[in-house]
Amino acid sequence: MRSLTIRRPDDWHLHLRDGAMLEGVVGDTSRHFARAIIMPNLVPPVVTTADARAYRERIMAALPKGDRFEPLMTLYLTEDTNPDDVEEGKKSGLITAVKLYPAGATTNSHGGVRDMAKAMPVLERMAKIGLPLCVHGEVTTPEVDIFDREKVFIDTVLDPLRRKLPELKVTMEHLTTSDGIDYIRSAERNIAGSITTHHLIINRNAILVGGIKPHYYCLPVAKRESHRLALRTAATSGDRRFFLGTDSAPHVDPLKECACGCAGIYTSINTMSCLAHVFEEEHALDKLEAFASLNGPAWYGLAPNTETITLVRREDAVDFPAKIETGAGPVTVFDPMFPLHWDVE
Ligand SMILES: NC(=O)N[C@@H](CC(=O)O)C(=O)O
Ligand SMILES: [Zn+2]
Ligand SMILES: [Zn+2]
Repeated sequence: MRSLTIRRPDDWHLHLRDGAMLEGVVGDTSRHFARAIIMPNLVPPVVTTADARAYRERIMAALPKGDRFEPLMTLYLTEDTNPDDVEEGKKSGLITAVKLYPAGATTNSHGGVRDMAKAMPVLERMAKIGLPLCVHGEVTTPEVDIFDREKVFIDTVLDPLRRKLPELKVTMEHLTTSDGIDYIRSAERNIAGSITTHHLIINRNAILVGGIKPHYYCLPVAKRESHRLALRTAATSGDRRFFLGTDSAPHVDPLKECACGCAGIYTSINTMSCLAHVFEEEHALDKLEAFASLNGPAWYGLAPNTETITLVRREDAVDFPAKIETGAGPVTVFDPMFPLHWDVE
């Protein structure tokens, strides 16, 4: 296949940051994507509906002129989140989901939830009004090996929560293991999962073999090859419970290339090219539209986009910059370690 036209995609997990970084990156998303779920882990985090409204306005103001893009806002769940505020946010149409960060799990998550019991009143309200919970599914206790965090989260936090509150809709964000895939597949309803571009391409060797590679470090950390293959099978299967959430998470290079580097990989700019490559390799280009443009809206109860984009396969490799320059500093772009031939027309 030399060209492929699909509905305009959406990104169901995106970090746009704020200020100069927001201005530097938002155009890379709005060029290809119609909508994105915007993660709330700013400093300070987006906790209330009022915070989300103000952040949405800053995003709209930073959009390149003429781009049509709809940020779908989320709230950062804390032990003090007010159920009435959450309900009002949903009713007003502003809030699409609430995000659970176990305290300490990832970038800017120190204000996250330590004791799930304290979050129960909000979660019960969300179940009642049909507002999805997006989870960063990792436990962070020191005795759990970092490569086991997702599985232990499923067993000790997620499954007990879903038994207590079966009506709560849960999105497992940035799946990295076959355990996560199997858990979703085995559930009857009310659970789905997003998969990033980079976890379809790299396994943990990318971070550690031949020298330490901070630009392949993200959380949840990439796992062994068998898990990557399970993610590929799920993403390219067409199964409605799996959809794209890039988790594109820009950090300036000095904060990645240092003795204690930040977690996050920047993929907004080349995600569609990378995905077309992966789906072609899996002989599943006909499933790319489901993964990037149809399954996500169906899960969130939204209509798919009516506009389309066309991907074309070029004879020569398409050039992406190794870094983008932002007002906050340079940000290295995800290098898939193979030439990219698919381009968005
Ligand atoms: N994915 C990452 O490695 N980092 C994200 C946080 C997150 O999604 O966990 C970030 O905000 O930098
Ligand atoms: Zn996360
Ligand atoms: Zn993220």
